[in-house]
Amino acid sequence: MQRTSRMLTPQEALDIILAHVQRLPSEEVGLMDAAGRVLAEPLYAPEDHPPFPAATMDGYAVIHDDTSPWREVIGEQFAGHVTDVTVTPGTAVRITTGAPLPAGADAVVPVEDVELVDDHIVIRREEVRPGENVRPVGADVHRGELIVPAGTVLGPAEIGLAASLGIASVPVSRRPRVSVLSTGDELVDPGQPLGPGQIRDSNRFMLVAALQQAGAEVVWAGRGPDDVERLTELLRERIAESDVVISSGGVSVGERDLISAALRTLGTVHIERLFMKPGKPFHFVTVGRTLLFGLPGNPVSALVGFEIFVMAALRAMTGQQPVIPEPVTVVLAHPIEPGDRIEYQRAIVWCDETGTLFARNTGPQSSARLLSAVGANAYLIVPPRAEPYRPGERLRAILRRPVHGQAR
Ligand SMILES: Nc1nc2c(c(=O)[nH]1)N[C@H]1C(S)=C(S)[C@@H](COP(=O)(O)OP(=O)(O)OC[C@H]3O[C@@H](n4cnc5c(N)ncnc54)[C@H](O)[C@@H]3O)O[C@H]1N2
Ligand code: MOO
Repeated sequence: MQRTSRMLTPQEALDIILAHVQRLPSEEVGLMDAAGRVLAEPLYAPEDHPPFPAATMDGYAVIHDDTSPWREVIGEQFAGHVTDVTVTPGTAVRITTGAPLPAGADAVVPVEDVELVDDHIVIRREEVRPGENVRPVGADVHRGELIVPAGTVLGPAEIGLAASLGIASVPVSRRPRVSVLSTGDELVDPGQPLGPGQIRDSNRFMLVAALQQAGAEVVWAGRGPDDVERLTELLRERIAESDVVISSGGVSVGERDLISAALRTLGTVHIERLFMKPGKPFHFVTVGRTLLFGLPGNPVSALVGFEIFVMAALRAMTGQQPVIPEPVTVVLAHPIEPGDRIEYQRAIVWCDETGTLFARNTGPQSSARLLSAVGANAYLIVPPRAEPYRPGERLRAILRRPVHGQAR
């Protein structure tokens, strides 16, 4: 069947998809299970940190303007142990890093600046400043301060900070439940012999890996049956159990493209084709709150469709910020021949010593060549135009991975 619907730009498609996303409910998880989860509500500090004035050096707690020529050492204060000694003029208390400053003292002189003679110390410098080598109460974090905004993906720093303030569990968005299926009679799994005309089902493993990395709960729904009624039935089952259903293959214009037919009977079709390469055939359908993405069968087209559109939906669903990563400006390192659609070329972006970002593509950009995505840290956005892009021209790129100081 020939489609007449206009091809949407990637930005138009993102706007439509995001307009149909609903936020997932939140749940409370312990800090040991919080890594990679998206914080559902802002975290505020329930207490001051440090909770007591603490020494930042190993040394002696003293009174800064004490004029005594030497101080008697009247006790020891270690981290975790509090003594009830009070520092008075002419005295000092031995103290370790992190230990609470004893009453009466207002500074810590490091051991390096002190001479210990029997049971007293002589400070080997002119002046001790008030508050020297002491972190006052709340110096790092004030009670009530915003410490982690909602929408943050929790990592080691956020989790460690929460623990330091006595927070034992955090509210996070529920993981998206996502079902994945592949379609195509030609597909066999790796590990099985290839018959004539058969190819391996790479999309299954690629999409499951992408979803695991995105923090989703993934269900492999199997290979779609080659009968439209049974395929519709399988999709209906998965829709009931899932926030998102993703298929690959069968969305182009052939008679065997059953997914299009099944999706049309199941829900509202919002997108069928994109003004984009790879990924021209791309279906976005909703059934109630569930989002369905019919990705193309070509492996690179499926990967790009996933990373640009499905990831945006998953981020919006969990409240992650930013929903759409801001592209960076890059300088082309070689000529590029534009296509007839907005092209997302797999590329390597690197940074020179002045901080300028450069880009080169990863070689042949066929939608079947997954090797073009291996090692690519960016999608280089190449708009169509009559003449080739020249080296030194500027384009925009979406980063998928960190940028290094040289092309790798
Ligand atoms: N007459 C036209 N033909 C095609 C058009 C078009 O506009 N007019 N669009 C082309 C574009 S662009 C793409 S992209 C593909 C996508 O087509 P489908 O989504 O229908 O995908 P299939 O035909 O099922 O498969 C395409 C290709 O990918 C291989 N494949 C499928 N599933 C998997 C999998 N799970 N793992 C690995 N490889 C897979 C399949 O064997 C085919 O080689 O359509 C163009 N055609
Ligand atoms: O758009 Mo297709 O995804 O070129 O190969």
